[in-house]
Amino acid sequence: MSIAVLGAGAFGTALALSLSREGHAVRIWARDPETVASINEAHRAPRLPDIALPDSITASTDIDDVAQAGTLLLAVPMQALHATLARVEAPLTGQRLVACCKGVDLTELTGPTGVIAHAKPEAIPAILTGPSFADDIARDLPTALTLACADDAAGKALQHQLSTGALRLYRTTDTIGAELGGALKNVIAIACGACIGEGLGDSARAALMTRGFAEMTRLAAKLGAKPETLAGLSGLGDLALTCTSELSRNYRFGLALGRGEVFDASLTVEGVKTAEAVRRLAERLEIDLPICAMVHEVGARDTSVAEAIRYLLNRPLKEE
Ligand SMILES: NC(=O)C1=CN([C@@H]2O[C@H](COP(=O)(O)OP(=O)(O)OC[C@H]3O[C@@H](n4cnc5c(N)ncnc54)[C@H](O)[C@@H]3O)[C@@H](O)[C@H]2O)C=CC1
Ligand SMILES: O=C(CO)COP(=O)(O)O
Repeated sequence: MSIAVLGAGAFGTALALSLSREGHAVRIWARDPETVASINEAHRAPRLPDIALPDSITASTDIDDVAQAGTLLLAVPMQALHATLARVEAPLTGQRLVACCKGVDLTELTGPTGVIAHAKPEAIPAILTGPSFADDIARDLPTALTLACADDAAGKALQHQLSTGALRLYRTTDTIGAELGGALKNVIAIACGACIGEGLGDSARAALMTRGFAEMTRLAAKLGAKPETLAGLSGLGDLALTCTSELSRNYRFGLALGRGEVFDASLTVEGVKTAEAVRRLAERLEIDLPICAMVHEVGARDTSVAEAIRYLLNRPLKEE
């Protein structure tokens, strides 16, 4: 079954590169002709400029043409997923749509598989998520990710199709758990970056990671996820990576908040809008997610990092 990627950013290109090493010819859809020309003529993607692409990776601005592939990797930012799927006019009956984005949609208040199911009910939704920097995948470094698909037969087929010599996929049918882990870890990573940027130390970061993980599990359980999914690669695994590495844009965005520095607005920082969506979701479900709420306020510049920490420290004492 053929593979195509919608979105020519760092992650989509890195996945295309990884799959091309296994002999797949991969087509990429990009919305702008400059990116398409760069991939087809210079064999470089603008978001991964240091890495040469093989001839087997080609690009097009014609989304209906690219979207004919049996497996479509959706690697646009989360808030662009719905609009991207809406651009595809042809029905995608039985095609496997694998979300590669991390977040919660601000309009629908669902993760990517919910957006896919809503926009293209005739397709099979899945998600590929977990600890991996695009640059590591592009350099063929060892990586393990979660492939979640409610249809286990389709999930097994995807697991085999998308695993490579360096990229090992574990499978689950718990799409809600997998997508919420990936979405929420970005919010907690912003909190951790802000904590380190403000000079509050590694002990405070460990507290935020642990209590943040409790918030991730609380929300996911409320929405029907399995706790063990949150403890896997897509939750705890990605939380550990993103909260401790300066390669993470979410973590670096938090660092900039803590240091009072300006952050490059052209970079994709999924945790900001996801914090807002998660806050609305928490209000609707009547659950308490104080770290996520503070990240929303600090990200919207409504509260300073120092005020947010004071608020978190002064909440009523409780059982762990
Ligand atoms: N970069 C990484 O290391 C990883 C990224 N991801 C996820 O992959 C998703 C994409 O991230 P990156 O590839 O890193 O982003 P990026 O910033 O490198 O690229 C985003 C791409 O999407 C395109 N785009 C932006 N808005 C669009 C819109 N409205 N319609 C259509 N296309 C649009 C941009 O032109 C660009 O080609 C995010 O959800 C991210 O969390 C997941 C794992 C690793
Ligand atoms: O999701 C990622 C690592 O798993 C990439 O993190 P950032 O989006 O914060 O760069």
